[in-house]
Amino acid sequence: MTTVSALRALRGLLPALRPEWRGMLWSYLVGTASALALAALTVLTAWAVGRAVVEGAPPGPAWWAAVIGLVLLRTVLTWQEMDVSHALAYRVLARLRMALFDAYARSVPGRRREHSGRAAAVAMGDIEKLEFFYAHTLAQIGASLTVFLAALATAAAVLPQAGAVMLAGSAAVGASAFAWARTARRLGEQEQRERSALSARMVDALGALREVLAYGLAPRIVAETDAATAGAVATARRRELVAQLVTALRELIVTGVVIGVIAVSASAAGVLSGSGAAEAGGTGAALSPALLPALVALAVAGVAATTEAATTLTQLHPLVAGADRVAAGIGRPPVVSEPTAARGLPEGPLGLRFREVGFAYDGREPVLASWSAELAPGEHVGLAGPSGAGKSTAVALAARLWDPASGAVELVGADGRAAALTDLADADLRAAVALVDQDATLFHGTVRENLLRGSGPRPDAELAAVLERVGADGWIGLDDGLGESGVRLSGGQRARLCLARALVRDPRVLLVDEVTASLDPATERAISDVIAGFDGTVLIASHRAETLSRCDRVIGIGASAGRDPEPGLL
Ligand SMILES: Nc1ncnc2c1ncn2[C@@H]1O[C@H](COP(=O)(O)OP(=O)(O)OP(=O)(O)O)[C@@H](O)[C@H]1O
Repeated sequence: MTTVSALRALRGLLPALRPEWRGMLWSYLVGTASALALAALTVLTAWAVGRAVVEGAPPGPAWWAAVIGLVLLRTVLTWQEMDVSHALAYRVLARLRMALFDAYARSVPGRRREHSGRAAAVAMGDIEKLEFFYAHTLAQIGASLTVFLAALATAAAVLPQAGAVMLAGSAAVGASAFAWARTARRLGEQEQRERSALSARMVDALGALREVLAYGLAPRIVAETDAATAGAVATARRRELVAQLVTALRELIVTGVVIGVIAVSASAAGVLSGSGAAEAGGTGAALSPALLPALVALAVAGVAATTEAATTLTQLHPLVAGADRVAAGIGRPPVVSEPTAARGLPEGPLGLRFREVGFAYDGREPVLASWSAELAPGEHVGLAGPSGAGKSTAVALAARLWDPASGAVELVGADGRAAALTDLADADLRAAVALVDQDATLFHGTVRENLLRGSGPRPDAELAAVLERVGADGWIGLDDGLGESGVRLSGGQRARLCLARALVRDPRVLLVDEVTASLDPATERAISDVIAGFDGTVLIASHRAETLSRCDRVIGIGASAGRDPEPGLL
């Protein structure tokens, strides 16, 4: 059953939202109280009308007090409901985003840089729709079902036949949630696919804007986008049509329930047989005619609540694909996991040791087989080897982006005490070891925001000193914006800022991967100077002779492992 699978897919995300259960419960309670207040108002009004018409008795002060009280209560509850559900919506959105981001970052695609802006755009779109479900509809379905049960119990107590009609009508309304479910789901998935393709097309076009302009591709891209938009709109209209059909079917059922309740209550009150209330009272009729409008109002309130719940359930179908995608994203297994009982790190300078390390990217030939190397605390060591030898892999292992399949990577204190990276708390490891990657990315935002990423608050004077240390103070200031991924900067400028970002953290071990690879000799020299001046342990992977010549020692990896690097290699 597709509704069941829809609920299963959406239930799969609940663990990520567990911290929000109080908010969800509160939202359900406020929503239920508000819906019950409205149902009570409707029934009380209908009861007063029935009594006035049939018995000629106007409502008394208690009725007025109850009605005014309910109106005030309903006003406050409606406002509260909006407030609670909006606050919940923001938190749910943030939690799902965080869970997905975290899972991406910790899983294999994140380590391989395989996740694209496209996948992220689809996932974020999915999450926004799902947030609506958890924050605005889950509690509402619960509230509707509670109102239905309360109305059913009251109606059945007053007149069991009316309760039976309500129950049958609600069952039919509930069943309507399954009508055309498969079609709705298929159309929902198709619409999502078309919209994703559309946004991917836009992202691609904007990403390759220089090529688009240089090759005069703009008119073609606009025409293709137009056609794709028209396709997505047509699918959305078909999906909407199915939803409208189901709604019409439900309204038909509600009308049937109203007619049924009127029929059974009129018959019970003796109205159909022509005996009035006054006579009815004395002839043993099951129901006073004065109660008839109240009973019909009760039935309508109950069935309307089920209708609302069923409508919401119908709206779930197009969400299933998104829920499945997000659940699959959040459920990705992490590449490295934190130890249950973390070890502390030795104080002071730290060395780095690769102890018989073996590593292979999944299902591939081993990159490292029983490879050992050791950097003494404070030593600056170059890592050389031919392209593909595993230099970046070794650096990534030292940053614990991956774990070795065999052997260990350890941080070693000056007293010789060693701690394997796998035994350390992530925060301790990140505080001690900083990585400047081959194609390190700067974030959108100011220089200050970039420098402070990953470190606690630092005074501006300290940040300015680091900028000066990397030779960036002459051309950029802390308040300057970097643009998306630092696109406004040259390779050398970006390398300096990435290095500055690592230095601000005051690490004890600095890992540098090919950061000078594409720089001119003068900039390479300047960057190498900064690294040479770093007071701590350095492991720097590079092909460049100038960069390696500044190290205390150069070790080989791959074909050159165990030997001094050949001059030609450098
Ligand atoms: N994420 C990955 N998934 C699968 N294979 C990978 C991945 N990263 C690297 N490899 C493979 O592992 C081997 C070692 O790559 P690595 O990048 O560590 O070499 P390298 O010595 O740094 O090379 P270069 O000097 O060209 O940067 C190569 O064969 C490469 O194709």
